[in-house]
Amino acid sequence: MTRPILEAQNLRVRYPSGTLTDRLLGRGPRHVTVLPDVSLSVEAGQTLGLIGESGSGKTTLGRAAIGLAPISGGSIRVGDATATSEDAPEWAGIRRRTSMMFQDAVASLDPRMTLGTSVTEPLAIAGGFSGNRRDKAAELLGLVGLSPDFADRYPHQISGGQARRVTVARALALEPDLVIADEPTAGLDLSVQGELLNLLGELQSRLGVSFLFITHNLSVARHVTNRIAIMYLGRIVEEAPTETIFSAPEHPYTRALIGAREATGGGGLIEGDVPSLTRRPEGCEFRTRCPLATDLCAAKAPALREIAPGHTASCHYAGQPAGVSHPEPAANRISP
Ligand SMILES: Nc1ncnc2c1ncn2[C@@H]1O[C@H](COP(=O)(O)OP(=O)(O)OP(=O)(O)O)[C@@H](O)[C@H]1O
Repeated sequence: MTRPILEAQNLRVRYPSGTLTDRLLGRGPRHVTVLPDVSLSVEAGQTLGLIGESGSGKTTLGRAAIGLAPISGGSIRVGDATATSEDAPEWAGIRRRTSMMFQDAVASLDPRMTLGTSVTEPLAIAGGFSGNRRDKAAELLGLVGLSPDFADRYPHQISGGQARRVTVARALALEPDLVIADEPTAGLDLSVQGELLNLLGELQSRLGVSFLFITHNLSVARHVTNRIAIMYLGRIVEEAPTETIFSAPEHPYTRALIGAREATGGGGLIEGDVPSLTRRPEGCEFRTRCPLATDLCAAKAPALREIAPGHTASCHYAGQPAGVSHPEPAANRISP
């Protein structure tokens, strides 16, 4: 297999916590660690889905991959460039090969700029483009199925689905190897969602671009991803080929997400409250919501381990042969 296009290794991201006064007076924790220790990779020409509930750290990981989050440990490698801190000089090289589609497509387009100017802006910022910018705008818009006359329109003159296509065109302007797509279908009608997902698939076949596809919606992820990584409280708790995630999920959190999807048809909610990032449960961090949690889960954090080739999970009971009965769940599982 070729080398992955993106590799995060033991990545740690934390933000200052509380107000400035709290920090000056030493009240409460000084930092909130959003990503304690994440390792993940995206293979060239493939799509990795990053799934988890709101607040699990998906966007933070996407932003960290292009140097837009405070990295306090570990590394990000894209191609031959490896960055180990937010101000590393390697980000320039990484950003040339990587682009990000931010969550709110319409808001990410400058309302005062024509769409033609917006889609070609990355070329102007990067410098070195000597071609005709109008022709390039028409080419990029054509790539996403929009006619050249869209180049003269403004963001308020187009629909949500068209705005999403424009952000795809803009993300492809510098011919990146990797696109980080943060909830690209959020807020779109189902039919428009389908069109956009098909477009991303076609572009991948034509251009060989890789995607880190961030979503809380498992149904959407099932359509477009080769592999899925499930994130809980900023940690990857399970990762496997997409079909395995649906046919043989091993982590109780993945199973709960799939159950919620079946109940609601998309990104349904699962039972229980997400613990605070500043008061993580001892032992397994999912145990406060896990119907199968035992005393072992309270006593010891499970390591993320390979339970089958290409399939990892962090649950003490993952990967047990069929027929092995589960120990009695602990009665007090809800108290962290
Ligand atoms: N700049 C910041 N300063 C402090 N905390 C932050 C900052 N950005 C994110 N966080 C916190 O990090 C945690 C993870 O947020 P993040 O946006 O990465 O999650 P997410 O899984 O992408 O959620 P969503 O699906 O709602 O976008 C949240 O608790 C959030 O409040």
